[in-house]
Amino acid sequence: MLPLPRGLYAITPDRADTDSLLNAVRSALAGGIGVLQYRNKQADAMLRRQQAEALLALCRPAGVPLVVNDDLALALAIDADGLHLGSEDGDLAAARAALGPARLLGASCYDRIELAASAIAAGASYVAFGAAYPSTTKPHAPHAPLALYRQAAASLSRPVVAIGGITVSNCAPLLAAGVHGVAVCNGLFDAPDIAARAMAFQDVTAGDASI
Ligand SMILES: Cc1ncc(COP(=O)(O)OP(=O)(O)O)c(N)n1
Ligand SMILES: Cc1nc(C(=O)O)sc1CCOP(=O)(O)O
Ligand SMILES: [Mg+2]
Repeated sequence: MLPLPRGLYAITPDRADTDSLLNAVRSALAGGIGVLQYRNKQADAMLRRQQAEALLALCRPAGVPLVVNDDLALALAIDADGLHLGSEDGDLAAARAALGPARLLGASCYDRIELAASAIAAGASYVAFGAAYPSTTKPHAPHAPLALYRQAAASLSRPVVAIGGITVSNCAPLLAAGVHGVAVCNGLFDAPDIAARAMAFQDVTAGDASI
């Protein structure tokens, strides 16, 4: 199974302008990211296919795995490196069967550690908990307290990812709690200098021995 790279797990913002999206991701790749997730909750299927293919063409030569959010068929159609599913996005075991044993399969567990064991048993290669902090991208996400990350990192057999409202200045406690990576959207892509912001995240995550 493809191991989840350490460091910054970047999540794309919803952008209808594909050139703008690609330029932002080029900058993030230049600064250094461990994983890219293509997430677009507003685009239609055609635009999502176009954007996902274009992002894969950037990520693959850079050696950065591309994870598709929500859409198993799209992940398979473009030969993405992985898929991320939330509780409403389809069956994890069926997704693992379709993806094969190697690709990344992420599962959202929100603020509920009891979801993680069944997700891992179904084939998840990592589990994500959130929101760690208030998120402008997902304002209604439940809050996942620091103690949950500590418990998850100490007890689960797969990498734990934190998500939600994460910035360079607030991610250290999550890393110290033992998370494998931090998933970030606006904290990265809202930066005036995305490459510099990615480098700053990598410096913080690289500086933490626990990941
Ligand atoms: C790494 C990571 N963690 C959590 C999520 C959230 O997934 P989900 O609950 O399905 O919500 P949407 O992102 O689909 O709105 C994620 N996408 N990535
Ligand atoms: C997509 C997503 N899922 C969350 C969860 O808690 O499951 S929080 C979130 C938003 C992440 O974006 P930002 O880094 O801008 O807060
Ligand atoms: Mg989803």
